[in-house]
Amino acid sequence: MLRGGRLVDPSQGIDGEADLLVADGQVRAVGGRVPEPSGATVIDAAGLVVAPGFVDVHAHLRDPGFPEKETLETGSVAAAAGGFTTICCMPNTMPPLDTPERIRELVERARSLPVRIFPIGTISRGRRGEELADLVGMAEAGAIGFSDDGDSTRSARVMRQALQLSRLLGRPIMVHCEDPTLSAGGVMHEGGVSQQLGLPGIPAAAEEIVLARDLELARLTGGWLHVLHLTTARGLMLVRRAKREGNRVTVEVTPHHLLMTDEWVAGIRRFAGEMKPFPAGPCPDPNAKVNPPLRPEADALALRAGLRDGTIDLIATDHAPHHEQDKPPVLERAAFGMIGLELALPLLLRLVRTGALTVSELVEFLSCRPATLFGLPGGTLRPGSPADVVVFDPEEPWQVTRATLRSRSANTPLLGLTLRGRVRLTIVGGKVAYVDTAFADRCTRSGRRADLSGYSLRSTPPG
Ligand SMILES: NC(=O)N[C@@H](CC(=O)O)C(=O)O
Ligand SMILES: [Zn+2]
Ligand SMILES: [Zn+2]
Repeated sequence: MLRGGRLVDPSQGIDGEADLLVADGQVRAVGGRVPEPSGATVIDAAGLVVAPGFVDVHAHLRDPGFPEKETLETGSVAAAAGGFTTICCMPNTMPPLDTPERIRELVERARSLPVRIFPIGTISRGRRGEELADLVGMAEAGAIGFSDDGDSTRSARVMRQALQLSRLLGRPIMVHCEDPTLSAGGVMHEGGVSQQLGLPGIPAAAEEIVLARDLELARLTGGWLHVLHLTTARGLMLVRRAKREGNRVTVEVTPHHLLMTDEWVAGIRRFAGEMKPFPAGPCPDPNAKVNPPLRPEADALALRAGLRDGTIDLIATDHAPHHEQDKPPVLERAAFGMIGLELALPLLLRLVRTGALTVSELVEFLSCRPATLFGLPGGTLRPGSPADVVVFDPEEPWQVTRATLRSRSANTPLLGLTLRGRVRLTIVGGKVAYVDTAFADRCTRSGRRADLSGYSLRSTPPG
C-alpha cells in the first residue's frame, strides 16, 4: 500500500493527498485514509506523486535486428525507469513487423518483460509503401495499430485501403508525414539556423504536404488516422480543421518537439519558452538530429496551445535509440532520432514549472488519453483496474549520463545536463517493475514492514 503521496488521477478527478491500496495485481482502494490490511507492505510516498503509469504509443525498440541499439529487454527496463507501464513498439525493425507470425512472436516474447509491450504492424509489405500488408491477420495476432513510421507510405492508394480497413478493425493508421523528395538530403529544419550552420534543411512543407494528403484520405474513407509526432504550427491548423469537420483523427506530439528547438542542433541548449540557456553543447550536435526535425520556438509554443485547445490528444516519446557509431559528428552521416522513455517526465515537468501544464494534465496526456484512445491497459487507478502505477519525485535533480540511463543507447542532446524529476517506483500489474535504489532503501528502513527486497529488480546496467 502506498501511503500519503500526492495522488494524481485525472480519470477520477483526483489530485490530492491519498492512499492507494493494491492487491492481487489490482487497485483495491483509493482515498483519504485507507485502512491498512494486516500484513500489508506499506510504502511511505509522502512528498511524491502517485499516478497511473505512463503509456507510450510510439517507441522504437529495434527488436529484431539492432540489439546494439536496444532490445525488447533493455527497452522495457528503460520504459519502467521512465515511469511507463505500457509501451507500443514500432515495426521498422529488421525484418519489419509486417506479418501475423512476427506480431505473434513479439507478443509471446513480451510476456516475460517488466512492462506491457504491444506491437504495431506495418501498413505496407516490407514497409516499402507499395502494397498493403495483412492488416487483418496482424490485428488478430495482436497488433494494436499500423504504421510505416520512419517513412510516409508512398502510395496514396495503399493509404486509402489501410484507412478503409481501420474502420473494420477499429485500429489506427499511424502516419509519419514526410515528402521524401522535399526532405532528401536535409539534416535539420530549413530556416535561419540551418542557413547559419550551412546545413541542408528540411522544410516544414515536407511534413504538411503529406499530412494534408492523409487527412484528406481520412475524410474520404472515414478511417482512423493517428498523426505521429506533429511538429509545425501550420500542420496544427490542418488538423484543427480536419477535426472540426468531424473526421476521426487523433494526434500526438513528443516531449522534445514541445521543449526543444532547431537551435539545439547549433549546440544552443535553451528550452522553448525559457530565458536561461544551459552550457553549450557540441555544434553541430548529431544527437539533436531527429525526424521530424526540431523546429523554431514559435512551432513549439503553437504545439503547447494545441494541447490546451484539444487539437493534440496525447504525448508520445518516439523513443529512437541509436548506437554511438550511428551518430558521428558529421551530421549528413548521422541517423535521425533521440531516446525519450527516460526523459519524457523531466522534460514535461519543465512545462509544469513554467505554468504551461498542470501535473494533472501531464498525467492526462501521458497516461489517461493514450490508454483510453488506444484501448490499452492503464490510464486509471480506479478500484478494480490493473495496478499500473508510477511514483515520482517531481523535484529530484539528476544528471543525464550514459550511466544514469537504462536504455542501451544514450543518444540525446540532453547528455550532461542536470534535470529535475525522477521516477522512484514503477508497478505493473501489482509487481515492482522498477525501483530506485535509494527509494528501495528508504522503503525497507522507514516503512513498517515495507520490504521490496523480495522482488527481483530487473534493472540492468547499461551495456
Ligand atoms: N524519429 C526519428 O528520428 N527516427 C525514428 C523513425 C521515426 O520516428 O520517424 C527511428 O526509427 O530512428
Ligand atoms: Zn516518424
Ligand atoms: Zn518513430
